[in-house]
Amino acid sequence: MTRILFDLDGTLIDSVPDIHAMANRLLDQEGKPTVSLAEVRSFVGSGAKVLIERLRAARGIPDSEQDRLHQTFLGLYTEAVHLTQPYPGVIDALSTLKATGHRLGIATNKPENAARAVLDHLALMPFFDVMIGGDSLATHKPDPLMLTEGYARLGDGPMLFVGDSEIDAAAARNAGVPFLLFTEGYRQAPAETLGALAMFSDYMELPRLVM
Ligand SMILES: O=C(O)COP(=O)(O)O
Ligand SMILES: [Mg+2]
Repeated sequence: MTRILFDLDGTLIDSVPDIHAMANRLLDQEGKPTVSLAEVRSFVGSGAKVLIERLRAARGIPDSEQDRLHQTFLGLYTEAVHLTQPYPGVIDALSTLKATGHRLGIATNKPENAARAVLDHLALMPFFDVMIGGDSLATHKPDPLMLTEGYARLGDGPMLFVGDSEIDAAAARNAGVPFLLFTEGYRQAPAETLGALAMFSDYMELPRLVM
């Protein structure tokens, strides 16, 4: 049976509408103009700290405000669940994989609390035996530690990493793990450049790619 780790934002769930709402709530509190959904989508992938750095750069907020805004955002992040949906077919695909005996986990750069909050809200948590967030370990993706630790916690067997972005592709490469690319997430580079073993745009295709 295969050990499958999944990225979260842009892979299993379309979470940018909630992240966008929280980013704009933060900018509003700071008296700054809001940002577009597309801008926020391009800021997601490397965790909350980098998201805030990119948000500050977009709105000319100085470095000295980083820690305060990052902490405020972490407080808002666990509420970022109401507009988020799994991508079509995710629940069926996870059910099929789990029923087949594969072991599933999450390796997301999202802070662990925020990831748990959204997975609980969507009733997705029971599918996963492992949850590693961007702040759970000493490093996060593209460093391979989240993946090597995640697979160790899932036991034995072949490994697969499923993600949507350049960061995920790099983490898989750094960990020496085959990578499946979901093409409908927040990637910015052309899909063909990411070195994926296979790519898919519809979750109906995923179980077949694993078996
Ligand atoms: O929170 C982020 O920036 C990205 O999260 P992800 O690793 O689940 O895509
Ligand atoms: Mg992602």
